[in-house]
Amino acid sequence: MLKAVQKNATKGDPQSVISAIDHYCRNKEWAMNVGDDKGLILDSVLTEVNPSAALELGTYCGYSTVRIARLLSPGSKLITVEFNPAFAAVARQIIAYAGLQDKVTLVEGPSGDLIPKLRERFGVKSFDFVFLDHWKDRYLLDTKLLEDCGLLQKGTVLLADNVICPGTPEYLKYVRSSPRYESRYYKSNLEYTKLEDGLEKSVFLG
Ligand SMILES: O=C(NC/C=C/[C@H]1O[C@@H](n2ccc(=O)cc2)[C@H](O)[C@@H]1O)c1cc([N+](=O)[O-])cc(O)c1O
Ligand SMILES: [Mg+2]
Repeated sequence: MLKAVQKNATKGDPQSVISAIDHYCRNKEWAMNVGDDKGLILDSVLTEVNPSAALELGTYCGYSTVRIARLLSPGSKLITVEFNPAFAAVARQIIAYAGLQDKVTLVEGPSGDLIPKLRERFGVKSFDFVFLDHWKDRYLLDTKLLEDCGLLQKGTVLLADNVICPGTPEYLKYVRSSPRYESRYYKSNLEYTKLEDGLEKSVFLG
């Protein structure tokens, strides 16, 4: 994937990095990026929220990191959490190739350990936007952790990938039944396939 970016994308041009990855994953080797179909929904929710402090759980190779960071207003920041050092190393290079390294802080480690440290380490008061795309059995745990750490504020938008495929049933049940969230489903398809998948957008009501 990284080679495809270096070969086919233009340095400093995030859109060309996104297109190079999508082309590679559609034609050469599938990979678990949010992809271009769900990516358009991510773009529109992001543009609507226009966050100054954004969090991504699950960097993987940095595809959605680039999609998010390219739409941030000047001075806004994205913190992205990655557990696997090999993925983090690739993501750093892809983020840098897109020229977005100044907007992105990639933190390596398990989300459960890092979330409670984000305030003291990065001076984050709270997040306006959270993109959940890491281990599906961590979505609910980490959402509750973000609540408990006071990192969500009234109006914070959580956007969760893969709520249908592979699926995050407990998370969905929670955000759809809790009085603290206003939740809605954006139907789409699993990246680079015709299978159904979708994004769940949940607004924290405080
Ligand atoms: O399993 C999926 N995603 C798991 C992602 C996990 C990523 O999150 C990181 N992480 C970061 C911090 C942690 O604490 C834990 C993991 C892991 O190191 C990995 O980089 C998935 C699967 C399919 N699929 O079709 O099968 C489609 C998708 O869109 C998916 O997202
Ligand atoms: Mg995903």
